[in-house]
Amino acid sequence: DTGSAAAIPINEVDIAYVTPVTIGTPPQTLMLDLDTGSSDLWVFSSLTPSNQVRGQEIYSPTKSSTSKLLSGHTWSIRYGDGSGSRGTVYTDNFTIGGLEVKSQAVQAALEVSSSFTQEQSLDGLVGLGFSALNTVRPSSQLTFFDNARPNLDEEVFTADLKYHATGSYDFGFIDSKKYAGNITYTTVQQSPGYWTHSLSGYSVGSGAFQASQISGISDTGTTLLYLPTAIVTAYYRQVQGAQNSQYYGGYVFPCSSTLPTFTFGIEGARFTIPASYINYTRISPTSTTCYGGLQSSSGLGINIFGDVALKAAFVVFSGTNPPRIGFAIK
Ligand SMILES: O=C(NC1CCCCC1)N[C@H]1[C@H](O)[C@@H](N2CCCCC2)[C@@H]2OC[C@H]1O2
Repeated sequence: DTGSAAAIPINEVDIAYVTPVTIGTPPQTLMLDLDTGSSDLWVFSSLTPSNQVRGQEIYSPTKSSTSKLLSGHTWSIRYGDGSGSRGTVYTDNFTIGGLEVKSQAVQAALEVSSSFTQEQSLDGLVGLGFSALNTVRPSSQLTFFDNARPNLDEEVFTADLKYHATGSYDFGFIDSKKYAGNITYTTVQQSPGYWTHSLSGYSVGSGAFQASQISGISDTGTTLLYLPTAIVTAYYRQVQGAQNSQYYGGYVFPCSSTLPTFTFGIEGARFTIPASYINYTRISPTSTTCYGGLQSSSGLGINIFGDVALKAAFVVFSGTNPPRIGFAIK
C-alpha cells in the first residue's frame, strides 16, 4: 500500500502544516498536523468543551458506525512550547492520502490548551514519532505509521515541506520526482522515541564548513530551527542590528537587514537554508523588527531541526531496522 497527501501551511509564515485525513464511517475529514516530534494521534472532538473550540472541525465518534470506545483508557500530553491536551480514546478507520488503517487509536480531546483553541485551522495532530512516546494509559497505542507499516510497499514515509507553499507527505514509497541527486542517509537513535540523529556540521553564508557532530531531533511539528548558542551567535554576528532579546525571547533584527544563508551537513552532504527562511516573521504586523527562524536551543536540553531546516530538503523517515533518516536536495 501507499498514500500521498498535501502539507498545507496554516498561515503566511508556515507556523505549522496541516494534512487532510478521514476518520470513521461515513468519513469525517479533519486537517491534522503530522508531527514527527510526538506519538499521539489526537483530535478536537464532540467531547471537547465548546468554549475551547473556535472554528476547528471535530470528530464525532457517535456519528461513526465503526468507532469503538477503548474503555478505561485516557491520555494527556504536554509539548515543548507549553501547549497540551488530554482526553479519552476510540478506535476507528483512519486514512491519510488513500492509505487506510482500520482500528487506529484516535485520541478524542476532553481538554485542549489555549494555543490550540486559537489555531482554528488545526484540528489535531498525527504523531509520527516512535510509539514508545505514546501517552495513552494503561496500554500505550501505536502510531498511524506503525499500524500501516506491515502493509506499506516500503517501510518509509517522506516529508516534502515547502516555504510559503503546499508540500506533501508520502507513505510507503519514495517519489524520485520530488528530489534531485542522491538521498544521504544517517543512523537514527530511536530512544527515547524521537527521530534523533546528528548533523555533521554547519557553515554560515560563504564561511568555511565547521565539522562538528550536532545531535538533535528532526521534528515536523516544530516551526523553527534550534541549535547550540555558539552556532547561533556566530550566525547573528553576521546580521547588522541583530540582538538576543529577552523581551521577545530570542534573536531579533531589523527586517531590512541582509541575512546570510545557513548550511547544515548530513554525513558528507550539504543543505543550504535560504536567508528568506531565517527571516521568519515581523514581531507584529506593523513592526520593522523581525524574529529569526534560527534560535538557540539552550534551555531546551535538545537541538531541534524544525520546519525551517526540513523545508530546505526532501526528508525520508525510514522505519527499517535500524531506523534511518535520509536527506536530499530538491
Ligand atoms: O512544542 C513544540 N515544539 C517546541 C517549540 C519550542 C522549542 C521546543 C519544541 N511543537 C508543538 C507546536 O508548537 C504546536 N503548535 C500548535 C499551534 C500551531 C503551531 C504549532 C503543535 O502541537 C505540538 C507541536 O506542534
